[in-house]
Amino acid sequence: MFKCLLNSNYDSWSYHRRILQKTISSPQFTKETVESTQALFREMEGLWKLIDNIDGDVKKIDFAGWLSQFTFENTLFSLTTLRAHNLINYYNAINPQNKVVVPEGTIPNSHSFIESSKMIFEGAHFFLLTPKILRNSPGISETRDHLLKNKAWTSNNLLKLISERRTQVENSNEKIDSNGLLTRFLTINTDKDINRNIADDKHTEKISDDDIKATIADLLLGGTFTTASMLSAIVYYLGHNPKEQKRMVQELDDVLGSDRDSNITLDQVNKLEYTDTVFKEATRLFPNIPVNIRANAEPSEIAGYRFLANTQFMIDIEAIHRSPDYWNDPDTFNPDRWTNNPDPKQFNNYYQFGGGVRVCPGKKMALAEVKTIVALLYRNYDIELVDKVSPLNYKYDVIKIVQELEIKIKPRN
Ligand code: HEM
Repeated sequence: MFKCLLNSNYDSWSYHRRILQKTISSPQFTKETVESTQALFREMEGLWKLIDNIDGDVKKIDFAGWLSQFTFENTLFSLTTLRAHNLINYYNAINPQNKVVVPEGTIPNSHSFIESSKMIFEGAHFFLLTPKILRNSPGISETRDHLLKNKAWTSNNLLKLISERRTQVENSNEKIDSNGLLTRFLTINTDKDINRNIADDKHTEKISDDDIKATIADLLLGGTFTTASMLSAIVYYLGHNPKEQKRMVQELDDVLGSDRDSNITLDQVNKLEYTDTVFKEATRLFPNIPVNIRANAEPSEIAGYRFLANTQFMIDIEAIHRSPDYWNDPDTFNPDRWTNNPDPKQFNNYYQFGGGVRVCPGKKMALAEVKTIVALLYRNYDIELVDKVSPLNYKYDVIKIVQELEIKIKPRN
């Protein structure tokens, strides 16, 4: 979309990918994600407490709406150490009578960032599926221009943010010591390099603002709505499967202990085995990137058909996840299928995070974030779906973004 990681230039991709491997895929980053997620979750709970819509402690919230603000804020903070305070902006938008003051230091236009990011997926869908000749035709060219203008807006705002941080870094006389990815990128191959062998020997230049922007944009887009929609899918399937929900809550109590205010550690998160199978099962049924694309470097023969080199293949992940060839009773939500005598075929046929060299670099971060949120949510609240009949409400533009999921939350006794 911004052509840095999500591109087909091997040299540029592998260079940036290597850097990500040593940063966002590292154990340190995963540990920090558990910590930042908890801090932000407590901020979100503080805002939930202010909502007064049902009865005392019982609140009705649009989980999908809150969580896309949350994952945007959390990803932005992990990448840049900047705060968008999107949760407060969101609260203020839905509670105009009882607004909360937005703290100073918030990045400008932060509330528009998330809407604009969502529209970038619409743009990707549009440019992927609309032939050029149609894009230029009257009636459709307005949509094209609107989408391009939106992308330019995000691009310019990110560039501004990067150039401001670059000036700070270059003018600073103090030792720079930040794990934020943006600062790391800015110091690569400079005399202030804080990265210790993170770049390779081939690339000796500083990374340009444009390249940093492309990577940050890919990560921000890759990390926000995917993670939020995964969380909505988990809450939706648990809401429809109370027995499994009860079993998961029991595991949370066993692993996390009885103190509902205690901090959760990465170690504890890693011990949540049943919870992990719940995630796998919810995302098997609702893979929010339902189609992946690959091309063959050489001519190939597949299933008796011959294909020229550079043919694009669309992999229908959703069909694979629900195929009776690989899964028993594929449409049933059954977390136990992952642990009770699992059919070995199923492990090669689960693609929530893709696979091979291009497997999602944010997988560990996403799982740490999702597990921490689910643990805090179900440890501390009774959760109920408001509408137990309708299917999950999503929009599909390259990825499936859950639009709304109303739930009732009540602090647990
Ligand atoms: C539940 C959350 C997530 C899901 C379901 C998801 C899923 C995926 C999938 C299916 C791919 C394609 C992999 C392939 O082609 O084999 C991908 C790639 C990618 N993801 Fe994620 N992802 C998630 C979270 C994240 C997060 C948190 C980040 C970063 C902060 C991220 C950044 C990326 C990037 C940059 C790529 C492109 C990698 C490349 O082409 O080398 N994702 N993701």
